[in-house]
Amino acid sequence: MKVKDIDWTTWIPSEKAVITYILDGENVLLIHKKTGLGAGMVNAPGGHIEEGETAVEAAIRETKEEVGLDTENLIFSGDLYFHFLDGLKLRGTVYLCRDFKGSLIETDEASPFWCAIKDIPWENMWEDDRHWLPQALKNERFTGYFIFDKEKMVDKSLVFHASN
Ligand SMILES: CNc1ncnc2c1ncn2[C@@H]1O[C@H](COP(=O)(O)OP(=O)(O)OP(=O)(O)O)[C@@H](O)[C@H]1O
Repeated sequence: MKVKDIDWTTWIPSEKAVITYILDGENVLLIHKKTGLGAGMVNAPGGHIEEGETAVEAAIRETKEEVGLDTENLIFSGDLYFHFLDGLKLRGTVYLCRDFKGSLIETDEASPFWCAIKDIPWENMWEDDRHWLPQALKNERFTGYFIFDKEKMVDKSLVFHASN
């Protein structure tokens, strides 16, 4: 199956998630994810949007729960649409944040670490990340559509949008 085989205008996500990349100079906060989808991989703080919550509220809550930091002034970065062949339809909203307080903690869900942007461990991350995260960290906005067969990306389509 290819991205173009899906009518994305009528595609409705079965799950909605958020993911936040916290930046401090040339470093980005990543996590070793311990539970849920992508356990064992490197990702960033994030998770499901709960009933009655906005995406930004979910992003702030998940970052606090997973790594103990308080985030403010989240910047919308892009939308990810993941169609898994087993039926999961996941929409991810990506944020950047340069405004945070508190101390990093390890939790049951995540082990956080600061990583130089130039040293991001792509081989331990979801396969789509290398196709949009470098641009996202340079403030390019994007929309990405992906087909996954379990953890294997089988097709992708990405659009980058001019930002200011
Ligand atoms: C398929 N390729 C993928 N590439 C890049 N990132 C991916 C991803 N698939 C999921 N993600 C992100 O990982 C976070 C947790 O996903 P999610 O399903 O919500 O799992 P998690 O178990 O953490 O949720 P809860 O904390 O239980 O709410 C979430 O931000 C989501 O956008």
